[in-house]
Amino acid sequence: MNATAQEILSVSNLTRIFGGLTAVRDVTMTVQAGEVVGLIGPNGAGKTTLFNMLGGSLPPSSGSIRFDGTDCTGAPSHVMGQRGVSRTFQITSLFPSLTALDNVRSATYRTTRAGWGASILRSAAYRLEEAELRRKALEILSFCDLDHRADTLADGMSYGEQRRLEIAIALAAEPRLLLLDEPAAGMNPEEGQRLVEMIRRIRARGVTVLLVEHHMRVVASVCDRLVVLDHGVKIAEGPPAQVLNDAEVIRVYLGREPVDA
Ligand SMILES: Nc1ncnc2c1ncn2[C@@H]1O[C@H](COP(=O)(O)OP(=O)(O)OP(=O)(O)O)[C@@H](O)[C@H]1O
Repeated sequence: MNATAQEILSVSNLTRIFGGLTAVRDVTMTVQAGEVVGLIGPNGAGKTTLFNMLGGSLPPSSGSIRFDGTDCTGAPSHVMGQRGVSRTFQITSLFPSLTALDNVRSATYRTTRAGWGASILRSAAYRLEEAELRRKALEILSFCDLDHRADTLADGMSYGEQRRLEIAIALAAEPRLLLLDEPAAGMNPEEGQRLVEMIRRIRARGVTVLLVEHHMRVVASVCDRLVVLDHGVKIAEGPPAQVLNDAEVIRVYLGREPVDA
């Protein structure tokens, strides 16, 4: 098997400087197609900054990002989205007064073919496509265990459901790489377990996943591999069992916060 052919994301010497602070320093890492990779590290380690660069919302100061063999360094988020990278955010980005179904449908529009003209005329092609988008949005809601909430307003849903809805919206863009920013934040253990099962199903669907997460139970049970940042520098990388027992990793976590949450 050719390892390079399997590489979906390749980050080389990525650096981001804010004024006098180097938030991400010379990070080199790869993600193979089909993997679930966890990006961990104490508060302020540079995880979100790295994610922002990967998702296209923050240009790197130096270094490069290749996605699926194409150089994407500095490409804006809509271009990353078109290339197949979708992300969720730490802070919820839902439309609170739209139903779960309409939240997902708003994201599926990016994949439509009928143009504006067809939508204004409400042509047969447009109506067919509308029906297809609705079917697809319902399928994604069902995939995320939210089909029973299709007609519920987003702000009437529980916190765990809202987080799953955000993932549903990201999936609606049909990504090949999904970036999840602290998907388990604020979840209780039952919701966390549900999330783990959902991430496994996302991988089985053929989507590669990179997640930033503080909940070590979630990270250890769902990730194939972990990358650890501290002060913007990659300090460890490998399977969860190995990384979570690494003396340096334990030291940076124990120095600032508990490893498990
Ligand atoms: N826009 C910005 N301007 C200046 N400094 C920033 C900016 N964004 C992040 N930083 C700084 O960069 C460093 C890394 O922050 P970042 O948010 O990437 O860390 P993190 O690992 O995601 O932390 P957390 O786990 O708390 O979310 C921090 O010192 C932070 O204060």
